[in-house]
Amino acid sequence: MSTSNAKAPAALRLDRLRVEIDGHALLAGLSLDVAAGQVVGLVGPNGSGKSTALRCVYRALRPTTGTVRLDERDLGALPRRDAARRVAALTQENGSELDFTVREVVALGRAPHLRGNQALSRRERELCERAMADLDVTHLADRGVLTLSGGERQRVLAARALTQEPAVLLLDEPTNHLDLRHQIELLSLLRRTPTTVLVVLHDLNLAAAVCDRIGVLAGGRLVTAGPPERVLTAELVRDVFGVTATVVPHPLTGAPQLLYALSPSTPPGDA
Ligand SMILES: Nc1ncnc2c1ncn2[C@@H]1O[C@H](COP(=O)(O)OP(=O)(O)OP(=O)(O)O)[C@@H](O)[C@H]1O
Repeated sequence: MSTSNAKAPAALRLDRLRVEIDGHALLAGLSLDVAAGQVVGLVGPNGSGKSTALRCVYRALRPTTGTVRLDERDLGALPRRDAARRVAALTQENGSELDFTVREVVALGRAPHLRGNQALSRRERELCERAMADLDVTHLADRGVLTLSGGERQRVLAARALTQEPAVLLLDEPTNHLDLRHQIELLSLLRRTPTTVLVVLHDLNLAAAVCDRIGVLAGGRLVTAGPPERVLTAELVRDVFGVTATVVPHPLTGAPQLLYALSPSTPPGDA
């Protein structure tokens, strides 16, 4: 979002994160650096630990061992309110059962910055309006969030996260429910937003388009991390996802793009 008063992005470091539940390791020593202002993607098969990693960063989960560092400071040791100001998360858990209006939900992004019943300043109100415009939800401002479609609601929650002006923005499958145009617009916005971004994506082509670096998880471990063109190879996709892909450079941007073919169907009678 193009606001001159945005908070400075922070460097994020996941340092040897291990998460064990009932003796089972969900994360088995995950280390990953996200430089200030970078967009880093986390990809990997279902159950590989991507959401668990994000949950450790937004403190829904305390790692069994290891630390999350924000500008070298242990995030787990920060007062909860300070952490809430600096880290915003758009996750699959962002439920809002209350029938607030869209404008009210977006304004909630400022809550960690306010004291008590303090009203929003003019700058903060403008910030909310700009976030709603950026996410194309201005026309929904007075609607109750419970009446929205899945994609509209996802865009409202993204606007709320941006309104927070976080130093680090975490997103878990943010393109879920979004139509093609809004997927592209949201990811373009992430690139322009002056914050550090760690984003879980299933679509490897979108990850290649938006990310400075990509970390690949499998079985709670980092398989590799680096720029998309180095990480997203046919071998990696075969080894980690068990899928045959052809990798071609995007004709305009040069970013790797993966082409897939469905398995040939068995002709009737050959089964
Ligand atoms: N509270 C829990 N208790 C036990 N197992 C859990 C718990 N939370 C997550 N898991 C398991 O940990 C593993 C990692 O889950 P996680 O949600 O991090 O995967 P993911 O990579 O985000 O998957 P997906 O792509 O399906 O969203 C999965 O096998 C999941 O079933």
